[in-house]
Amino acid sequence: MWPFSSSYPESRPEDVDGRTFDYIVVGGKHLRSSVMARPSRLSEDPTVSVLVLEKGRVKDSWYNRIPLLGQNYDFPWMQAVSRLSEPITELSGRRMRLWAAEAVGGTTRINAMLFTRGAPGGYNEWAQSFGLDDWGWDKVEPFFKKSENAVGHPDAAHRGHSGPIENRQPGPWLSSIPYYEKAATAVGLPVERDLNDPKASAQGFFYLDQTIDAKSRRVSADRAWLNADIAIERKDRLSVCTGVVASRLEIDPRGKRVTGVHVRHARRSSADKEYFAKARREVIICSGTVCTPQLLMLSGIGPRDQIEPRGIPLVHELPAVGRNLTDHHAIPIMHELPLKDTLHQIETLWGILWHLFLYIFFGKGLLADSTTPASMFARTSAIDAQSMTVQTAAHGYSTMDAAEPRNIPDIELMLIPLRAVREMSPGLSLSSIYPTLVQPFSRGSIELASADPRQHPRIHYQVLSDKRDVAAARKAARFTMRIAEEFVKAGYPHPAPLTFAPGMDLDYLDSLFAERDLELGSPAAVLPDRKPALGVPGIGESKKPSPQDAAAAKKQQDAVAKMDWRTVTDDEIDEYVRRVYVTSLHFSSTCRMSLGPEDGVVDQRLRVHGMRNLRIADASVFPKIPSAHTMAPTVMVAERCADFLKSEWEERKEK
Ligand SMILES: Cc1cc2nc3c(=O)[nH]c(=O)nc-3n(C[C@H](O)[C@H](O)[C@H](O)COP(=O)(O)OP(=O)(O)OC[C@H]3O[C@@H](n4cnc5c(N)ncnc54)[C@H](O)[C@@H]3O)c2cc1C
Repeated sequence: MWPFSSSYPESRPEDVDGRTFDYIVVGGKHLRSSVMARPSRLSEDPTVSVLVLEKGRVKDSWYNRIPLLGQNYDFPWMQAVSRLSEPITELSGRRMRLWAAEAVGGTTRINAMLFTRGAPGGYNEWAQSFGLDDWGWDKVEPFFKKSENAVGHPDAAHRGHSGPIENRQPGPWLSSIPYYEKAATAVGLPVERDLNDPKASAQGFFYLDQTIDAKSRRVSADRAWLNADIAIERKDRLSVCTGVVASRLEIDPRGKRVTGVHVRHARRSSADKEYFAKARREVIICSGTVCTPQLLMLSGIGPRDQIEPRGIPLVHELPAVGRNLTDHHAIPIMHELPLKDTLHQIETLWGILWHLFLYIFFGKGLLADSTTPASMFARTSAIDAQSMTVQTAAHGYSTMDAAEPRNIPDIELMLIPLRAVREMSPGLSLSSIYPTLVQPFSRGSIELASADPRQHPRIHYQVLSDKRDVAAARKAARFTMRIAEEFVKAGYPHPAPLTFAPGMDLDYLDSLFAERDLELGSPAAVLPDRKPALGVPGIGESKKPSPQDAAAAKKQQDAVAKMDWRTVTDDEIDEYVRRVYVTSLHFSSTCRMSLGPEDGVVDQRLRVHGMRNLRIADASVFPKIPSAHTMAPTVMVAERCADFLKSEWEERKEK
């Protein structure tokens, strides 16, 4: 039993060089895991062998498993990487910093563990608007169920109860959360417990499921599908080769067949040798939204103008590789609450000791929870512009039926009881209402920066380049400010002034970023530098104000008065958004699914258009980003891919 379990059988590139495997899986974790974890599936055939190639390592640590601490992705031992985008014109040249994990288990090793499927209408839209009739809600729901064990909803027939991803709702532990619930109700949002219920309202206040087990430990994809027990049990037919980068696919250009994968050490070594593993049946790429199109282009699959200028032979022209980069974008809006109602309490010595005690002895408290216990979802077209309230019917139809594509929520207000952006933390105890555009129209792209597989590709990250996103951001910001007002009106027993919101003193805001590079994109982690107060004493602090503090406080009060949803102007919102807009780290769709090769990369069975034995199973294949956190939809895609593989190869055997 962990931490005393036997060590994980990780292979080195030398161990797999020249060997042949039935399936080679590059990166990711879900597919390879669902392929291997079910003896009743592919590995029913004892002769089936699988090679997993992964840039990162296993390195499963106790720290990583503690739900809240494991979200501190910028700690050096977390195996996280960040990639900077190109400068973004709409954000005055700022760059976005995109985080991901390079580890067995991928980004589920560091994420916030929120397990959300997204409104059924989103998948019905894939079927109806994109013609992907194999991906409507009725087709994808069984795979969501298959993947999970929804401990938090034991009697729900619409949930899965025997899958490997265990999820539950541990908290909420903070006394502020019920006041957000009341605020949501005041603007017309119903309160629901299960966002993953297809019959739940399209718009509402929801407590969120989190991938946490009965012992209050993070359930990452590797723990669910590819843990040490499984890896040891199957080590004769499963090789997990870590610390390697797949540098290119070997393709027989006539047959458009992948015959194997070239790999190198992920960190450049003095002997920079290339190794080669052969694929007998299929290669499945699960390298994520940024690295999957990179690997395709390095292998000569993609747009001609990306490949040939890098000296790479064009093997298969596919213009959509790397296009359609989509993400969820957030506007951090924060109010100041007492320390006891924010996660900042664990930044104090007593706070962390108390919560360690609760966690170790009872499996409870803030450490046993995600940063985001609850969220509100809404559709901006259903929010009345004057009153900022949600209309449950519009133009003669219900806006609450989640199966209807026209009702897909386009904003999510995440409740994150701490600073949403590290720089915006001048010693205050802050709680964020984090309005996020979850159906943006702006699209970016991934391009090759060089032929070196270890170099990050170029990320053209787009925000607000489509006017509909600008309109949605304005409404989302106003609506959030209205929620903050209702929070106070709901009887919250302390002052809760808006501190960071449109209408605020922009000089003050700029001063917080003054010493930083023109980049932003590190949404909150939990235990970083808590800066000394910048003249404005936080509510949770007993510091006696100096004359300078008093002057700053007066200035702040005047600014607070301007932060009113009724009077704030569009220009003020735009200026604020330009400064603080940030990624929610749900990037996707760079190899999206489509009926034909003109506007997409994979077909409905996740096969790369025009290639015979190459599939993709990660967040890059979403034809359109779901209005959900993207882990559960990615898991669903991987489950489907494993199912396609098994059924197709069984059919072939029968013939
Ligand atoms: C900080 C953070 C918090 C998040 N919180 C949530 C949340 O709470 N809920 C949610 O639903 N979603 C969340 N997400 C998003 C979610 O985790 C991702 O959408 C999801 O994990 C994407 O899965 P993927 O398989 O596409 O890619 P990844 O999980 O990124 O996996 C890609 C894997 O491929 C490997 N790889 C890449 N290139 C190569 C190569 N050439 N050779 C070998 N290996 C390679 C990488 O090392 C990595 O392990 C969060 C993301 C971040 C960054």
